[in-house]
Amino acid sequence: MSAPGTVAAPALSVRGLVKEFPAPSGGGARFRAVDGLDLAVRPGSCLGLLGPNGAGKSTTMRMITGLARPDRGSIEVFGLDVATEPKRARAQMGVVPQEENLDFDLTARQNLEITAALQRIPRRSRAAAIDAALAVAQLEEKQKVKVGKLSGGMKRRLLIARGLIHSPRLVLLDEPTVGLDPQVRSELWTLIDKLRSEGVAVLMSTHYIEEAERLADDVAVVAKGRVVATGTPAALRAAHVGEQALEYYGPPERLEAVESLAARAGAATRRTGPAVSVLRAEALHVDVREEMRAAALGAPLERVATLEDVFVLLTGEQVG
Ligand SMILES: Nc1ncnc2c1ncn2[C@@H]1O[C@H](COP(=O)(O)OP(=O)(O)OP(=O)(O)O)[C@@H](O)[C@H]1O
Repeated sequence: MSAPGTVAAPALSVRGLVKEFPAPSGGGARFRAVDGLDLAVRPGSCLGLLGPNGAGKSTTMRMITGLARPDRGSIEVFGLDVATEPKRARAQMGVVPQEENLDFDLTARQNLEITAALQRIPRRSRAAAIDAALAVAQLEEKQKVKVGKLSGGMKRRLLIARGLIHSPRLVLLDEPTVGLDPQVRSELWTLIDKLRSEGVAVLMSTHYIEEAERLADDVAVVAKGRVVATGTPAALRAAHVGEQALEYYGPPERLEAVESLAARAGAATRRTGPAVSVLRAEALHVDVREEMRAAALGAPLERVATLEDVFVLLTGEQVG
């Protein structure tokens, strides 16, 4: 709790973050995987870091958790500078990595016992901390099962339990549901949503639009190492793609004709597989709609504009 009249520090504040690597072309050249990235996570909220593969999300996560050192920029967790106060800053953070780096020969509980010791949780409160983490992850009944025998979804829940063992106020989730089937994914969404409703701040990287849309209060769209847009999903839609999209189907030359009519009318378009979508269609003059219909030789499908439209428009990438 902050004192009356004071402004609470953001759960996470990232400013001007830069990370360079040797360029794949070699010859001593370097490229910027993260290129002046800014982020802010409000206490108790979930920020979704949404970007295509290679956008720099994992590298950013690694710098926040101290696994990689930034070339430039600052990272503060509840006002604590990660560079100058790494221990205190890290104590506020729970980290849930993408890869399953659990010990498969030990039970779920034994894995958590190791983490509790590493996190220096006092011996007398370890059992209670482990019980609480198992309860959040709904793994009480599986605590004596060897990790190698758990399903993919259970392993992922155990990773989350492990990240929560020291009751952090900020949790970092790197692609929390990648590779899981839809039912398991939705179980994890319920778990993450519960965390947030209990006041834990969450930074979650994902390349699943639906995941960002369902869980994130704010979304930061990342492309080529930079945040290209940030806001609530609704604000991002309003700012970039409007309310309605018209989807035209037809042979390539017809779609190109629709695209040039849209360009002339100042409307953005995106390709969706075999179709072209004209965005912010609610603003199109009725005559332009008629010309497009004639060019496409048929009526379009009318649909609501989505966060996926924003993502494709801003990153130039199809949804993976
Ligand atoms: N240690 C490294 N050495 C060289 N290049 C790296 C290293 N780590 C990441 N990169 C490169 O930096 C860029 C950003 O990678 P990063 O993994 O951060 O992206 P991402 O958005 O997390 O994508 P993904 O979802 O595929 O993990 C990529 O081009 C990647 O190949």
